[in-house]
Amino acid sequence: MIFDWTYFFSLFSMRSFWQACVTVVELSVLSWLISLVLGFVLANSRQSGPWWLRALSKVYIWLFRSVPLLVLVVFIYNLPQMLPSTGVVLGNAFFAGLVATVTAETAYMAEIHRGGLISVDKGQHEAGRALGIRFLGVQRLIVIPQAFRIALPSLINEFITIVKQTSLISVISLPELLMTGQRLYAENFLVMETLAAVAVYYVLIVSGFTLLFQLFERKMDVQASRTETLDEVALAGLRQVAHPIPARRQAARPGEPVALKLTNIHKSYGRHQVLKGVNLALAPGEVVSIIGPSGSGKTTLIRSVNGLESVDQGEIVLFGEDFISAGNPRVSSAMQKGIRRIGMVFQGFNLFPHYTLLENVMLAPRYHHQPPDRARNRAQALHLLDKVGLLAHAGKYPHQLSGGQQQRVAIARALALSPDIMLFDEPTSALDPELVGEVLKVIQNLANEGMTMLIVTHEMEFAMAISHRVVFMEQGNILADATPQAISRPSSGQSLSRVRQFIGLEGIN
Ligand SMILES: Nc1ncnc2c1ncn2[C@@H]1O[C@H](COP(=O)(O)OP(=O)(O)OP(=O)(O)O)[C@@H](O)[C@H]1O
Repeated sequence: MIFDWTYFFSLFSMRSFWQACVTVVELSVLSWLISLVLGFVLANSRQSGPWWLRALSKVYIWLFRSVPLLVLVVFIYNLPQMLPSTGVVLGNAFFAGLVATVTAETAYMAEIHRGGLISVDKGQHEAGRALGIRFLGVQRLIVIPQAFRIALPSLINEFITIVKQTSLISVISLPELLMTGQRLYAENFLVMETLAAVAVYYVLIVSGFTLLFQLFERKMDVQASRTETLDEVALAGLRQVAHPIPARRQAARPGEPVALKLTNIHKSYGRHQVLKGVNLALAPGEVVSIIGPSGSGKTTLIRSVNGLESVDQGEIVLFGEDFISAGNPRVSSAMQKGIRRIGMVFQGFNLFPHYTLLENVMLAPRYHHQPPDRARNRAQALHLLDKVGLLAHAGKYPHQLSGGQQQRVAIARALALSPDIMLFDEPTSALDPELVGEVLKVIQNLANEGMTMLIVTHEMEFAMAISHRVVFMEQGNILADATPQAISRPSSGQSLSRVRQFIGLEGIN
């Protein structure tokens, strides 16, 4: 059999084939975009909806991933026989094909999106919540952009699958590429040449879109960012724009000397009682460090102070105002207001990897409209970055920094809402020893400025040097709460003797 090259090449100047190409592209792009959005809604319903919505979403995904597309296409095209009113739309082969493809693809896309959503680290959600950003804000500004970036290669792959699947719509006589070819070779019997041309058209469409998507992916890839450190001239320019945040409001109410008061805090994980009635109070401007053996409940305690952990019993009062109370709604308005007065720094930094350092610092003020204008927000963020010694890196992304630098940005980010209290949860534990000092220096500067701070730390020397009081926790209880001077005194009592042993100031008998 001879391959008729002349006929083969003539097929690339045939109008009906180019029209079929347009049909394939239209159908694919529309199907992809619609199922991208619907799939996302479905993934969210499956992840965080009420139980009945989660169950429905699961059934949808299970059902439409099981039914072959060809069956679905024929079924939907014939639906007007049962439901005549649907004939207005489904009587048209293009729309019937679109509905069938979207119905099936939504199920696949939902699972791809779900994969992206669950890949976003829990710390990202927590960092958003600690900045007082509500659920939808966290999703919109923090989770979805990252989940989309993670899911993008699979979503693009799905587009290619859709392009090829459009050939199945030929079964309901849509004049797409395969149908156009079939009609031709039914007349001239040049099957191989015609199908080869059909294949080339598909390859052209897929290649064109692959190129487009590659450019898009490159644009989205912050990991490829090569932003340079700014030189002195650029820094001087930025310093002229930078502006300090106005002095903090009067923290304590008149006659209310306590900045933070924890009363009888209990917390259990299942049957494991982690906090067993903790009482603790901080005066404005006071620096209190929490130390103690691993598993004693330090992190749980500090996380419950800004609502990242719920408490089973007890209450927390902030500057004389009700803040957290066991049994209250998980995010009450009093709690939401209080969270904005507290800055939190995490052990694992939890910077937002898809934003530059400047954007990381600007995010919470932008969300809360505090300050209301962008220029002022930027000026204040620049000032904060300068304060932690990172102005020269303002345009970089977190992955371009060392751990110590990332933690300093996290401190600047926590300061952006001008908090009255700062919480530090083991801020140096994830750092190499040579990077610890630079972070401790920033915390020391904050202490010198009179910031009220509660610090969970394993840096004993630092805790003793910086703190007004050191709290020692063991097995969910506060065993000692004393000044560093009292702890250092060798003649201190039995509980302080235990602290001295823990710190290494006293030998263990
Ligand atoms: N989400 C959780 N689910 C179940 N148990 C938990 C959870 N978080 C903490 N725990 C348990 O609570 C106890 C106290 O943990 P926590 O992290 O508060 O201790 P820690 O004193 O901060 O310890 P470390 O110094 O090692 O960080 C531990 O036994 C831990 O296993």
